[in-house]
Amino acid sequence: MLEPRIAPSILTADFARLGEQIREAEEAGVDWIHLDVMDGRFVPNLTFGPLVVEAIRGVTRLPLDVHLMIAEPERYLEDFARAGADLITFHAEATPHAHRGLQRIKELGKRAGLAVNPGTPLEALTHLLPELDLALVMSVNPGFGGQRYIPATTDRIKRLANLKAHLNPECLLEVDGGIKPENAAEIYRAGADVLVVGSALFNRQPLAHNLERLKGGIHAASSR
Ligand SMILES: O=C(CO)[C@H](O)[C@H](O)COP(=O)(O)O
Repeated sequence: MLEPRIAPSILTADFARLGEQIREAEEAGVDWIHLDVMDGRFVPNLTFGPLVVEAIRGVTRLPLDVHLMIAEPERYLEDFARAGADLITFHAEATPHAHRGLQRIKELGKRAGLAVNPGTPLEALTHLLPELDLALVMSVNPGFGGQRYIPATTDRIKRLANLKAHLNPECLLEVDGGIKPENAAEIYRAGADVLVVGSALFNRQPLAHNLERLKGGIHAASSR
């Protein structure tokens, strides 16, 4: 049976022992590490920049999935590429030059992603599907971990999965926000290829136990 890739978001990790937490995730068998970069302008929160991405690059071989929640993302693409990102995703709402940004990421030798917020029509990215390695559908309003999944997202995932099957089947559909063992199967069956999971993986329980629960939730439902 096909399985979604699991990309833990470090937003709710213990930053005082970040390297240890990332190694724990790698040993538990996650697929990617998802890095939430926030600038206090595009979203009402601040996290970290290329220096921290570079430090994380030094502790894991897993693909680094860098999610830029920043204004004017095109100014920083080179910095994140140099820091060791494998995939770089920015928001369609954050720039009038999305196509140029995607081309630049590819020139830098990285996989290119475009994200949309819950309130943004999918059309903000569907015309660019042929250019994308990854399409990210936010299932919470970006800025904070630990929020509730917005139910209308499931229909958006289905519509986007259908479109990408025709326009660019290689493009991965990633969903980010509020994913738990209880709703992971619904989101996967709607068409998600990559699940970004923060607080359901990085919490007080051991990550391996949380990952097992998440996968249990997916397997309990019938395959897609
Ligand atoms: O991008 C994000 C918020 O902007 C986080 O990646 C996302 O919210 C994951 O955390 P959780 O699983 O706790 O919702």
